[in-house]
Amino acid sequence: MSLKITVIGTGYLGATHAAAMAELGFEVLALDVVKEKIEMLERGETPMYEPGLEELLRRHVAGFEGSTGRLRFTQDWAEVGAFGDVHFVCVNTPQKHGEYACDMSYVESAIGSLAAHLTRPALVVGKSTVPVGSADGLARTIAALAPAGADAELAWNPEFLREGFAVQDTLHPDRIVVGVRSERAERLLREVYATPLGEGTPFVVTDFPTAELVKTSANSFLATKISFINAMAEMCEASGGDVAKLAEAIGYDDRIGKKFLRAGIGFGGGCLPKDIRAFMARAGELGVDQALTFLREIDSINMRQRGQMVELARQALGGGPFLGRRIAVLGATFKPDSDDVRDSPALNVAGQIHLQGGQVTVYDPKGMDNARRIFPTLAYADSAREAVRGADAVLHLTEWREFRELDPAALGEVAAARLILDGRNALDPALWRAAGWTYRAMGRPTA
Ligand SMILES: NC(=O)C1=CN([C@@H]2O[C@H](COP(=O)(O)OP(=O)(O)OC[C@H]3O[C@@H](n4cnc5c(N)ncnc54)[C@H](O)[C@@H]3O)[C@@H](O)[C@H]2O)C=CC1
Ligand SMILES: O=C(O)[C@H]1O[C@H](OP(=O)(O)OP(=O)(O)OC[C@H]2O[C@@H](n3ccc(=O)[nH]c3=O)[C@H](O)[C@@H]2O)[C@H](O)[C@@H](O)[C@@H]1O
Repeated sequence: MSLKITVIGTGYLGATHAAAMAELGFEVLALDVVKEKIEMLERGETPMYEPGLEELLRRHVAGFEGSTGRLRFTQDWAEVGAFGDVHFVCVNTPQKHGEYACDMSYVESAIGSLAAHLTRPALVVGKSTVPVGSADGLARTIAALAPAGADAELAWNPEFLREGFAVQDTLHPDRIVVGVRSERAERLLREVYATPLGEGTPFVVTDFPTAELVKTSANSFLATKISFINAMAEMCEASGGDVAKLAEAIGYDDRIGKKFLRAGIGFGGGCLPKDIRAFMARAGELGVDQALTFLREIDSINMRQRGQMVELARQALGGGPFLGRRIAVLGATFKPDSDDVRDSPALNVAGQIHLQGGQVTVYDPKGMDNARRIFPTLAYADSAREAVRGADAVLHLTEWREFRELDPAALGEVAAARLILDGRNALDPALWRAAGWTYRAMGRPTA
């Protein structure tokens, strides 16, 4: 008989994981504490924008033509406990307010609620990103609370999906990492991740702390690559070099690789920034803070990029205050193909200029609702063209395809001045310059 799966927390990670598990053929029951999310998902609507997720959902939620009906939703912990053989915990682990450390309260609450309802043999699988050492404590919570006793146990299975590619990354991961304490846990996870998902995919079996560390070290490495190239951008800026050419040239070395070397306003989102900070905080708690002091520099280079974009805009506008200047901002989300504005560098830059008196108008293909919620005082336009109308400068801050495909000549007709600042090094400078625009980007020569 096929395993029955539950997913706790239906955000970016959990909703995708639940739909993907149904796609693999499992019966899936997903729970969230937010009623509106559950109601949306039951209607086949995703609470967030993620390419391909709605289609996947509707293939498996009952009520849609040809759907398998394998994916259901609930808010009832007892139903979850009675249903699942394997429970994936996908709740949020944000940065604590006013601290670097990770806020574990959502994971602790979810695992506490779940454990109390584990009335039959079950494997609880943590997928949230947590500080090393967390799984050990959570295993003790399960042992203390689960009515099933020793038949309920914990495993840790970190997730590496990228927003914007969540469905693809979940169905075709480049590796699966599991931290386990028993052969049974390993066997169950091998069964979950058997073909087609697991075919040819490296399956790394390890202990709890290594599994937890794999996740935070992977994100730290990615953050380091981005801050490295942004430091090189500053060197290029100071010396007249071109960071895009530099990235291409060093990237031909396989040991370095071309990916994650796009200089610009830096990394944001609900993961990289908070994960490197939580990692530093944990190092401190373990008494080895010096091991990760380099991450402080990675973080500070990253945060500096946002301010440098603001200064680039100021200089390009002739220096002095932004007061009375009209600025169009293209992009609000932390990356393209997502509606996620958590710690978005684009909104941060827009907000800084707004707070310095600039008249900022923002347009984003999918992030407008979320942006309005967290930054209600900015002005918003319904299209790139409307945002650019009458602007003294255009800031390209999230590299949506829609922006790469803009016609610079047509846009030039509505702008007050043809000044484009590319905060993502993603537009074609030659194209914009040919249409009469002054093109500026971080770490690239002026002409
Ligand atoms: N978003 C991403 O691309 C990835 C996220 N992660 C990690 O996955 C975890 C979740 O991240 P997201 O999905 O982005 O967060 P999210 O905030 O989008 O989703 C978390 C969900 O958990 C729910 N929740 C909170 N407490 C709960 C509880 N006690 N019981 C049941 N549900 C509860 C929330 O209502 C929310 O819907 C985090 O640890 C994150 O670091 C890992 C890889 C990728
Ligand atoms: O732990 C997580 O949640 C996830 O965090 C990141 O995924 P994600 O946050 O979706 O986005 P990325 O594609 O990593 O981009 C992060 C930020 O870095 C920026 N970035 C990326 C690449 C680059 O070359 N330059 C650059 O500035 C992006 O614009 C974005 O703001 C990791 O890539 C995932 O593997 C991981 O699972």
